[in-house]
Amino acid sequence: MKIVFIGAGSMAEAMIKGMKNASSFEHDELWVTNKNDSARLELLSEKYGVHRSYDLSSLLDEADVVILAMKPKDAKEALASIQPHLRQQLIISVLAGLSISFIENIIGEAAIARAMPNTSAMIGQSATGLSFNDHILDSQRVTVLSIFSAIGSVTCVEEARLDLVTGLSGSGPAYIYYIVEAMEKAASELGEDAMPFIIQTLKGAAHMLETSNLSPEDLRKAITSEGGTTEAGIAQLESRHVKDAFAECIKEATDHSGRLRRQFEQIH
Ligand SMILES: NC(=O)C1=CN([C@@H]2O[C@H](COP(=O)(O)OP(=O)(O)OC[C@H]3O[C@@H](n4cnc5c(N)ncnc54)[C@H](O)[C@@H]3O)[C@@H](O)[C@H]2O)C=CC1
Ligand SMILES: O=C(O)[C@@H]1CCC=N1
Repeated sequence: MKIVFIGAGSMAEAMIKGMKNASSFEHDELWVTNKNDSARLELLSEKYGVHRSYDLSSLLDEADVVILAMKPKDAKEALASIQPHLRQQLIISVLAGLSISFIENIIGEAAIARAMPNTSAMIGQSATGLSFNDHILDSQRVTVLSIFSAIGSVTCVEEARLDLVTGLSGSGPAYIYYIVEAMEKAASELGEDAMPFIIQTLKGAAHMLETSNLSPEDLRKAITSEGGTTEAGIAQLESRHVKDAFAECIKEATDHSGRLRRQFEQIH
Protein backbone atom coordinates (compact mmCIF):
# COMPACT_ATOMS: atom_id res chain seq x y z
CA MET A 1 0.00 0.00 0.00
CA LYS A 2 1.15 3.54 -0.81
CA ILE A 3 0.22 5.90 2.04
CA VAL A 4 0.77 9.62 1.48
CA PHE A 5 0.81 12.23 4.27
CA ILE A 6 -0.19 15.72 3.19
CA GLY A 7 1.45 17.60 6.06
CA ALA A 8 4.58 16.49 7.90
CA GLY A 9 4.28 18.08 11.32
CA SER A 10 3.80 16.76 14.86
CA MET A 11 0.78 14.57 14.20
CA ALA A 12 2.09 13.19 10.93
CA GLU A 13 5.40 12.28 12.56
CA ALA A 14 3.67 10.63 15.52
CA MET A 15 1.64 8.45 13.15
CA ILE A 16 4.63 7.69 10.94
CA LYS A 17 6.76 6.61 13.89
CA GLY A 18 3.93 4.51 15.31
CA MET A 19 3.25 2.88 11.94
CA LYS A 20 6.93 2.24 11.32
CA ASN A 21 7.15 0.51 14.71
CA ALA A 22 4.13 -1.64 13.87
CA SER A 23 5.14 -4.73 11.89
CA SER A 24 1.90 -4.53 9.89
CA PHE A 25 3.26 -1.61 7.85
CA GLU A 26 6.79 -2.83 7.20
CA HIS A 27 6.04 -3.49 3.54
CA ASP A 28 4.03 -0.33 2.95
CA GLU A 29 5.35 2.78 1.29
CA LEU A 30 4.97 5.92 3.40
CA TRP A 31 5.30 9.23 1.57
CA VAL A 32 5.30 12.77 2.98
CA THR A 33 4.95 16.25 1.67
CA ASN A 34 4.47 19.62 3.34
CA LYS A 35 4.05 23.25 2.39
CA ASN A 36 7.67 24.07 1.65
CA ASP A 37 9.96 22.92 4.47
CA SER A 38 12.25 20.55 2.55
CA ALA A 39 14.61 20.22 5.50
CA ARG A 40 11.71 18.81 7.54
CA LEU A 41 10.95 16.24 4.84
CA GLU A 42 14.62 15.28 4.65
CA LEU A 43 14.70 14.83 8.45
CA LEU A 44 11.65 12.54 8.38
CA SER A 45 13.14 10.62 5.49
CA GLU A 46 16.39 10.10 7.42
CA LYS A 47 14.62 9.22 10.72
CA TYR A 48 11.90 6.93 9.39
CA GLY A 49 12.85 5.97 5.85
CA VAL A 50 9.80 7.66 4.37
CA HIS A 51 9.77 8.89 0.79
CA ARG A 52 9.29 12.59 0.11
CA SER A 53 8.14 14.66 -2.83
CA TYR A 54 6.64 18.03 -3.77
CA ASP A 55 5.39 16.68 -7.10
CA LEU A 56 1.74 16.12 -6.22
CA SER A 57 1.02 14.33 -9.48
CA SER A 58 3.63 11.61 -8.96
CA LEU A 59 3.08 11.64 -5.20
CA LEU A 60 -0.63 10.89 -5.47
CA ASP A 61 -0.40 8.70 -8.53
CA GLU A 62 -1.12 5.11 -7.42
CA ALA A 63 -1.55 6.30 -3.82
CA ASP A 64 -3.95 4.03 -1.94
CA VAL A 65 -4.39 6.26 1.13
CA VAL A 66 -4.05 10.04 1.49
CA ILE A 67 -3.78 11.28 5.09
CA LEU A 68 -4.62 14.95 5.56
CA ALA A 69 -2.40 16.27 8.36
CA MET A 70 -2.19 20.01 7.83
CA LYS A 71 -3.65 22.60 10.17
CA PRO A 72 -7.33 23.48 9.70
CA LYS A 73 -6.35 26.97 8.53
CA ASP A 74 -4.38 25.43 5.65
CA ALA A 75 -6.91 22.76 4.70
CA LYS A 76 -8.81 24.61 1.97
CA GLU A 77 -5.62 25.46 0.04
CA ALA A 78 -4.14 22.00 0.55
CA LEU A 79 -7.32 20.21 -0.55
CA ALA A 80 -7.61 22.43 -3.64
CA SER A 81 -3.99 21.58 -4.55
CA ILE A 82 -4.46 17.82 -4.34
CA GLN A 83 -7.97 17.62 -5.81
CA PRO A 84 -6.82 17.45 -9.47
CA HIS A 85 -4.66 14.42 -8.66
CA LEU A 86 -7.26 12.37 -6.76
CA ARG A 87 -8.95 9.34 -8.32
CA GLN A 88 -10.11 6.50 -6.04
CA GLN A 89 -7.78 7.14 -3.11
CA LEU A 90 -9.04 6.61 0.44
CA ILE A 91 -8.92 9.96 2.24
CA ILE A 92 -8.22 10.08 5.99
CA SER A 93 -8.42 13.43 7.75
CA VAL A 94 -6.94 13.98 11.21
CA LEU A 95 -7.85 17.67 11.17
CA ALA A 96 -9.50 19.11 14.25
CA GLY A 97 -12.97 20.46 13.66
CA LEU A 98 -13.20 20.19 9.88
CA SER A 99 -16.06 18.01 8.69
CA ILE A 100 -16.24 15.22 6.15
CA SER A 101 -18.75 17.26 4.14
CA PHE A 102 -16.27 20.16 3.95
CA ILE A 103 -13.71 17.80 2.42
CA GLU A 104 -16.32 16.36 0.04
CA ASN A 105 -17.31 19.90 -1.05
CA ILE A 106 -13.74 20.50 -2.27
CA ILE A 107 -12.58 17.14 -3.60
CA GLY A 108 -15.94 15.69 -4.65
CA GLU A 109 -17.23 12.17 -4.00
CA ALA A 110 -14.59 10.05 -2.25
CA ALA A 111 -14.22 7.49 0.51
CA ILE A 112 -13.43 9.66 3.53
CA ALA A 113 -12.62 8.77 7.13
CA ARG A 114 -12.29 11.43 9.82
CA ALA A 115 -9.99 10.48 12.69
CA MET A 116 -9.02 12.18 15.92
CA PRO A 117 -5.84 10.53 17.22
CA ASN A 118 -3.25 11.98 19.60
CA THR A 119 0.52 12.15 19.64
CA SER A 120 0.81 9.06 21.85
CA ALA A 121 0.51 7.38 18.45
CA MET A 122 4.28 7.81 18.43
CA ILE A 123 4.56 4.89 20.89
CA GLY A 124 1.51 3.00 19.70
CA GLN A 125 -0.69 4.38 22.50
CA SER A 126 -3.00 6.78 20.68
CA ALA A 127 -6.67 7.05 21.60
CA THR A 128 -8.42 7.54 18.26
CA GLY A 129 -12.03 8.42 17.51
CA LEU A 130 -13.17 7.53 13.99
CA SER A 131 -16.05 8.39 11.66
CA PHE A 132 -16.66 7.36 8.04
CA ASN A 133 -18.71 8.73 5.16
CA ASP A 134 -21.08 6.56 3.14
CA HIS A 135 -18.69 6.12 0.20
CA ILE A 136 -16.21 4.04 2.13
CA LEU A 137 -15.87 0.40 1.07
CA ASP A 138 -15.63 -2.39 3.66
CA SER A 139 -12.04 -3.02 2.55
CA GLN A 140 -11.22 0.67 3.05
CA ARG A 141 -12.84 0.65 6.48
CA VAL A 142 -10.55 -2.27 7.36
CA THR A 143 -7.54 -0.28 6.13
CA VAL A 144 -8.46 2.71 8.31
CA LEU A 145 -9.04 0.52 11.35
CA SER A 146 -5.72 -1.27 10.74
CA ILE A 147 -3.80 2.01 10.57
CA PHE A 148 -5.19 3.39 13.82
CA SER A 149 -5.23 0.03 15.62
CA ALA A 150 -1.51 -0.22 14.86
CA ILE A 151 -0.88 3.03 16.75
CA GLY A 152 -3.28 2.66 19.68
CA SER A 153 -6.94 2.15 20.58
CA VAL A 154 -9.77 2.90 18.15
CA THR A 155 -13.38 3.84 18.85
CA CYS A 156 -15.89 4.50 16.06
CA VAL A 157 -18.18 7.41 16.93
CA GLU A 158 -20.81 9.57 15.26
CA GLU A 159 -19.02 12.46 13.50
CA ALA A 160 -20.92 14.89 15.74
CA ARG A 161 -19.00 13.46 18.74
CA LEU A 162 -15.54 14.16 17.25
CA ASP A 163 -15.40 17.69 18.67
CA LEU A 164 -15.69 16.17 22.17
CA VAL A 165 -13.16 13.44 21.32
CA THR A 166 -10.80 16.21 20.18
CA GLY A 167 -11.28 18.18 23.41
CA LEU A 168 -10.99 15.05 25.57
CA SER A 169 -8.27 12.86 24.04
CA GLY A 170 -6.97 14.67 20.99
CA SER A 171 -5.75 17.47 23.25
CA GLY A 172 -5.82 15.24 26.33
CA PRO A 173 -2.15 14.30 26.60
CA ALA A 174 -1.35 18.02 26.94
CA TYR A 175 -3.56 18.25 30.04
CA ILE A 176 -1.68 15.36 31.65
CA TYR A 177 1.69 16.94 30.80
CA TYR A 178 0.38 20.15 32.36
CA ILE A 179 -0.33 18.29 35.63
CA VAL A 180 3.11 16.66 35.45
CA GLU A 181 4.70 20.11 35.14
CA ALA A 182 3.06 21.00 38.47
CA MET A 183 4.12 17.70 40.10
CA GLU A 184 7.70 18.14 38.87
CA LYS A 185 7.82 21.70 40.22
CA ALA A 186 6.46 20.60 43.61
CA ALA A 187 8.97 17.75 43.77
CA SER A 188 11.97 19.77 42.68
CA GLU A 189 13.83 18.84 45.89
CA LEU A 190 13.93 15.26 44.58
CA GLY A 191 15.82 16.44 41.50
CA GLU A 192 16.06 13.80 38.78
CA ASP A 193 14.49 11.23 41.11
CA ALA A 194 11.13 13.00 40.81
CA MET A 195 10.19 11.97 37.26
CA PRO A 196 10.42 8.18 37.82
CA PHE A 197 8.04 8.58 40.79
CA ILE A 198 5.68 10.70 38.68
CA ILE A 199 5.75 8.36 35.70
CA GLN A 200 5.10 5.25 37.79
CA THR A 201 2.31 7.04 39.68
CA LEU A 202 0.64 7.87 36.34
CA LYS A 203 1.20 4.38 34.93
CA GLY A 204 -0.13 2.77 38.11
CA ALA A 205 -3.23 4.95 38.22
CA ALA A 206 -3.92 4.33 34.53
CA HIS A 207 -3.56 0.59 35.02
CA MET A 208 -5.82 0.66 38.09
CA LEU A 209 -8.46 2.49 36.03
CA GLU A 210 -8.05 -0.11 33.30
CA THR A 211 -8.11 -3.24 35.48
CA SER A 212 -10.08 -2.52 38.67
CA ASN A 213 -13.86 -2.38 38.62
CA LEU A 214 -13.77 0.77 40.72
CA SER A 215 -14.77 4.27 39.64
CA PRO A 216 -12.17 7.08 39.72
CA GLU A 217 -14.01 8.49 42.75
CA ASP A 218 -13.82 5.17 44.63
CA LEU A 219 -10.17 4.72 43.67
CA ARG A 220 -9.48 8.22 45.00
CA LYS A 221 -11.43 7.60 48.23
CA ALA A 222 -9.43 4.38 48.83
CA ILE A 223 -6.31 6.58 49.03
CA THR A 224 -7.83 9.38 51.07
CA SER A 225 -7.40 8.33 54.68
CA GLU A 226 -9.52 10.45 57.05
CA GLY A 227 -7.37 13.27 58.41
CA GLY A 228 -4.48 12.09 56.23
CA THR A 229 -2.09 13.62 53.71
CA THR A 230 -4.27 13.03 50.65
CA GLU A 231 -7.26 14.72 52.29
CA ALA A 232 -5.06 17.72 53.13
CA GLY A 233 -3.70 17.90 49.60
CA ILE A 234 -7.03 17.53 47.80
CA ALA A 235 -8.56 20.20 50.06
CA GLN A 236 -6.20 22.61 48.25
CA LEU A 237 -7.54 21.44 44.89
CA GLU A 238 -11.16 21.69 46.07
CA SER A 239 -10.67 25.20 47.48
CA ARG A 240 -9.36 26.28 44.06
CA HIS A 241 -12.15 24.52 42.14
CA VAL A 242 -9.55 22.58 40.12
CA LYS A 243 -12.03 19.86 39.12
CA ASP A 244 -14.36 22.50 37.64
CA ALA A 245 -11.37 24.10 35.90
CA PHE A 246 -10.42 20.83 34.24
CA ALA A 247 -14.00 20.23 33.13
CA GLU A 248 -14.02 23.75 31.68
CA CYS A 249 -10.69 23.03 29.94
CA ILE A 250 -12.16 20.07 28.08
CA LYS A 251 -15.39 21.95 27.29
CA GLU A 252 -13.45 24.93 25.90
CA ALA A 253 -11.23 22.71 23.75
CA THR A 254 -14.35 20.90 22.52
CA ASP A 255 -16.10 24.18 21.74
CA HIS A 256 -12.99 25.45 19.97
CA SER A 257 -13.09 22.47 17.63
CA GLY A 258 -16.50 23.72 16.54
CA ARG A 259 -15.17 27.28 16.22
CA LEU A 260 -12.39 26.01 13.94
CA ARG A 261 -15.04 24.39 11.74
CA ARG A 262 -17.11 27.57 11.55
CA GLN A 263 -13.98 29.68 10.94
CA PHE A 264 -12.28 27.61 8.24
CA GLU A 265 -15.21 25.96 6.47
CA GLN A 266 -16.72 29.22 5.35
CA ILE A 267 -16.73 29.01 1.56
CA HIS A 268 -15.50 32.47 0.52
N1 LIG B 1 -0.56 17.85 17.28
C1 LIG B 1 -1.48 17.04 17.81
O1 LIG B 1 -1.35 16.57 18.95
C2 LIG B 1 -2.69 16.68 17.01
C3 LIG B 1 -2.97 17.33 15.82
N2 LIG B 1 -4.06 16.97 15.11
C4 LIG B 1 -4.38 17.66 13.86
O2 LIG B 1 -3.34 17.35 12.94
C5 LIG B 1 -3.17 18.43 12.04
C6 LIG B 1 -1.70 18.81 12.03
O3 LIG B 1 -1.40 19.24 13.32
P1 LIG B 1 0.15 19.38 13.70
O4 LIG B 1 0.90 18.20 13.15
O5 LIG B 1 0.21 19.64 15.15
O6 LIG B 1 0.53 20.71 12.88
P2 LIG B 1 1.97 21.14 12.32
O7 LIG B 1 1.91 22.62 12.16
O8 LIG B 1 3.03 20.53 13.16
O9 LIG B 1 2.03 20.45 10.87
C7 LIG B 1 1.23 20.91 9.83
C8 LIG B 1 1.87 20.45 8.53
O10 LIG B 1 1.01 20.79 7.44
C9 LIG B 1 1.83 21.30 6.39
N3 LIG B 1 1.06 22.08 5.44
C10 LIG B 1 0.48 23.29 5.60
N4 LIG B 1 -0.13 23.68 4.46
C11 LIG B 1 0.08 22.69 3.55
C12 LIG B 1 -0.27 22.49 2.19
N5 LIG B 1 -0.99 23.41 1.52
N6 LIG B 1 0.11 21.36 1.56
C13 LIG B 1 0.83 20.42 2.23
N7 LIG B 1 1.21 20.53 3.52
C14 LIG B 1 0.83 21.67 4.17
C15 LIG B 1 2.89 22.09 7.10
O11 LIG B 1 3.99 22.34 6.24
C16 LIG B 1 3.22 21.10 8.24
O12 LIG B 1 4.11 20.11 7.77
C17 LIG B 1 -4.06 19.57 12.53
O13 LIG B 1 -5.22 19.64 11.73
C18 LIG B 1 -4.44 19.16 13.95
O14 LIG B 1 -5.73 19.61 14.31
C19 LIG B 1 -4.92 15.97 15.51
C20 LIG B 1 -4.68 15.31 16.68
C21 LIG B 1 -3.57 15.63 17.53
O1 LIG C 1 -4.36 21.63 19.49
C1 LIG C 1 -4.87 21.26 18.41
O2 LIG C 1 -5.65 21.94 17.73
C2 LIG C 1 -4.55 19.86 17.91
C3 LIG C 1 -5.83 19.01 17.74
C4 LIG C 1 -5.86 18.11 18.96
C5 LIG C 1 -4.48 18.23 19.53
N1 LIG C 1 -3.80 19.16 18.91
